[in-house]
Amino acid sequence: MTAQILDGKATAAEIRSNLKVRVEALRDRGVTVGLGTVLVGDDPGSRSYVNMKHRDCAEVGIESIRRDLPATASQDDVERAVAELNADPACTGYIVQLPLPKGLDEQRVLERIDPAKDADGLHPTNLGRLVLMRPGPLPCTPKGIVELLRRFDVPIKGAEVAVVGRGITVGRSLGLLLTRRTENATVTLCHTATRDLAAHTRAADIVVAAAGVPGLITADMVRPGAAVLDVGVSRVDGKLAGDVAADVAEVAGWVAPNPGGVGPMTRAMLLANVVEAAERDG
Ligand SMILES: Nc1nc2c(c(=O)[nH]1)N[C@@H](CN(C=O)c1ccc(C(=O)N[C@@H](CCC(=O)O)C(=O)O)cc1)CN2
Repeated sequence: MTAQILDGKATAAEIRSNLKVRVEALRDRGVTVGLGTVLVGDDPGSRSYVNMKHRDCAEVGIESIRRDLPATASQDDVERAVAELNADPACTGYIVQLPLPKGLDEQRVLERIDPAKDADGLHPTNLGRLVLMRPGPLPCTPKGIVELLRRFDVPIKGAEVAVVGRGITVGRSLGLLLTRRTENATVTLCHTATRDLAAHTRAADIVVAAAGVPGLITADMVRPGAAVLDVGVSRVDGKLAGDVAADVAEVAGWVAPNPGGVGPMTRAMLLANVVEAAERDG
């Protein structure tokens, strides 16, 4: 068996072309959509993700607002940039690129974001809405994963899902999203203290690997026909490496590769969150 590829790159391109039409319609109504980013430091990965987010904005007709701060920026400097974007009427929504450099209190920064401008859905108010199954902006990677599964007709309702990794941007939020009544999956959230990871992944219809451990999920850990989504990002000898070993594609029914799977969907969902905010408030 060779897995069907969950092509996030092509799917994200389709989503962007649809968003472009919605941005034009907003402009016709006199509403300009603007996405802000706060980038702190010189991590090449973070810089490249932020650059890609602004390139996507240009393609879709969303205005870009950048606040790039040096690695020496203090907590006050970062919170000041956040306060400026909260107050900027040209900014419909914005994100603080994570992780922040060591020494900065990430949670305190996220709490300073105006929840109405929180394009990442990571403010405690918006995470609370997710917990309560109330409407609100959703974290971009989990939202992108669900969208990708839906568009490729991977059954979600009633599915057993093993999510590997409990970080807030992916694993924990995805567990909350997939267990809403609109998705109705059963989720096992696996983490570094999980006793028998393979037992959980083998029992799953969908495996989402977001641990950041290169090659963690091997073919023998996957039930034949399951969907496997690689969200892990590590660097091995300067090259990007995912959490899923190459031979998984011989066993799985669907594979979201890395790169080319969930990453582009994360970016597309960020644009979608900003456009939805403009449509709601504009
Ligand atoms: N504020 C946030 N910070 C981070 C998030 C997030 O959702 N919000 N997620 C990740 C990084 N991330 C978004 O910022 C992200 C990851 C991957 C991609 C992407 O398009 N990847 C491409 C490959 C790119 C490459 O070649 O380097 C792919 O997978 O094909 C975009 C965004 C952590 N931080």
